[in-house]
Amino acid sequence: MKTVLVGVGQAGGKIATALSEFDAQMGFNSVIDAVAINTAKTDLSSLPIETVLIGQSQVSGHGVGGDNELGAEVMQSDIQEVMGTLSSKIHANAESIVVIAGLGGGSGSGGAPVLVHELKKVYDVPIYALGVLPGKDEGTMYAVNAGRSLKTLAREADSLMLLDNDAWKASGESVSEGYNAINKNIARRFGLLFAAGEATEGVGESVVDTSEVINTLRSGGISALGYASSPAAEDPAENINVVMSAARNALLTGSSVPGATDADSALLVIAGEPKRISRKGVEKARRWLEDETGSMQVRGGDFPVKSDRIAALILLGGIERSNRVNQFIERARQAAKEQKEEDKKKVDQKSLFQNDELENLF
Ligand SMILES: Nc1nc2c(ncn2[C@@H]2O[C@H](COP(=O)(O)OP(=O)(O)OP(=O)(O)O)[C@@H](O)[C@H]2O)c(=O)[nH]1
Repeated sequence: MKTVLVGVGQAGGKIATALSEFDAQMGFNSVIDAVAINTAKTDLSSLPIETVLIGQSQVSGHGVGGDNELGAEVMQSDIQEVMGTLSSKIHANAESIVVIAGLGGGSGSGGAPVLVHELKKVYDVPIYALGVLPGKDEGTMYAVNAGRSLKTLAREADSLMLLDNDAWKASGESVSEGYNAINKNIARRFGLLFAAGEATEGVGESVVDTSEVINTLRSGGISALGYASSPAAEDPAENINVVMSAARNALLTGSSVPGATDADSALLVIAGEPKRISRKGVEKARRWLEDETGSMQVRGGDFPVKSDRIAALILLGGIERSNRVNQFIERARQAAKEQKEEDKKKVDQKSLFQNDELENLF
């Protein structure tokens, strides 16, 4: 899927960079170009991709400090400049545009939904969002921001590909220590998804096509991506369980939204050397995926790559009724309530000083 990446905010810019570097390193050529947009000048200066600084008149290049309403406002006021830069990158060969953002902050969380809305008005290709949910150890503000942004992005984008920041970090690392590792994991997994259908190592009837990715995401709403790999034998007859266990691990332990298995649609991509891939294993894994997701729309295909491993990539479309997403929405709702109570307390404390019963000294 030939894609233009647009990172908004700090996390968005870093992830867009990691994805375009992975794509170049692998020689996939599925990333056409990548652009980073932010309100913070210093976050942009270290990025090797084209950048656009927005909100200069409002925040003078210093970021919006987690205020996602302000993030949305500055994106809206500078939208002409942003769309102008993007129009020089989005050529006729683009098959999708992916807007990437951390949902817990201000610039990305607020700016990404506004940008997706504008892009949808202008372009016919699907506009996807790749949104990063804050980790559990991040504060109330992050959860509130992410809840509002998630809701709006799921409405505006053709699909919101969701990633929980706790999903792909190595154990023992705090979220901030692990950003680089997480970004590399995101780049590898989503990079493979974008490249599925761009496969160069041979074409056969079982090879996955870009249209399968687009059709799986067509149900809209929220989507998730799972990935896992296992060492494979040379003889495909020995790889029935290898394919099966890669698929199981991709869904049950390697998902970008852990615990989300109920879905409207699914795509199972098996990556590996064609001569090692067991057809029986693929059929078995597809049937298993139908049972696990409760979806009758399970697509599949191979992604031929030179490797002594077999990997499974599972894309789930329409996961919003799954428990994990509902749990997050509940947490965001609770956090919004706590934030309102906290704000009310501050107002009450301020009004103590305006109390007439307590006279000023002079
Ligand atoms: N995966 C990942 N998440 C990140 C990274 N940097 C920040 N985050 C997460 O993204 C959220 C914060 O978003 P940022 O992108 O830092 O904020 P911003 O959009 O630049 O907004 P402001 O800083 O408020 O202007 C938090 O939930 C962080 O955990 C990163 O490099 N990788």
